[in-house]
Amino acid sequence: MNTLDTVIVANLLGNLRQAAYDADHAHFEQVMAEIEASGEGAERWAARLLEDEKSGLRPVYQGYAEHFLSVSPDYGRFLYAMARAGKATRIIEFGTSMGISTIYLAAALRDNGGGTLIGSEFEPGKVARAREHLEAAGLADLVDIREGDARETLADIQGEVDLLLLDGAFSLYLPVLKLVEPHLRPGAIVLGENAFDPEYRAYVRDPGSGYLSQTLAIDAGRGNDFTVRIG
Ligand SMILES: C[S@@+](CC[C@H](N)C(=O)[O-])C[C@H]1O[C@@H](n2cnc3c(N)ncnc32)[C@H](O)[C@@H]1O
Repeated sequence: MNTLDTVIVANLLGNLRQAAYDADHAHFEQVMAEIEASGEGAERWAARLLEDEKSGLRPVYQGYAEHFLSVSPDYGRFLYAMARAGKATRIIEFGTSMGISTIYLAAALRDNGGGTLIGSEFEPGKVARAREHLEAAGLADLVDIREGDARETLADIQGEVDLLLLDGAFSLYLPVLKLVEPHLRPGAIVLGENAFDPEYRAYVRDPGSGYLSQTLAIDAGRGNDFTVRIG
């Protein structure tokens, strides 16, 4: 059984992809042009975004209120496969946006026999749209999208966590990981999409940290990280 390949979910994801392209492509082209013109590379661009976030997180993301900023189809299918491989029934998502990554992960929960995904998003308009999309996918019963700052909304998650997706503000990957860490079961998977923060990367790569971590080749250059809890 693969819920991703049902007509309803496949068509919805196709429509959302198009909507994401329409909303985001001009912005992404501008970012790519800036990176190329500066000659600094994506790492330097990410370092600047990290600095911007530190001087005012909300304004940065309010500026993206109409943008999807979603995972690629390849990465989405990877999310689905990871959640299936880990037989996940409890998933946490930092950064839900319009719910595209959420659909991939909730589809895996459905095919694993059920479970719960707790999502987090601080833009109210995005929360409403993500809920609509999960409803349209027939997956809303598996998802609890919490509106507000993840540092507060994910403070109460109870129980074990099988998979954590970090895809929110770049500068908060480490604080959010530390919030969820006590709940990660041995073998839990932590995926950092755009894990550019050197402090986060140093933490999960420290041999004494209780994690094994490496860079992923999917969407190379986007700072994608795979980490597994071993301690
Ligand atoms: C890259 S997008 C997420 C994309 C989504 N995972 C997908 O693939 O469809 C990041 C989102 O995180 C949200 N965000 C950033 N920092 C947050 C925080 N501290 N708490 C809740 N949401 C946050 C932003 O508003 C933005 O919508």
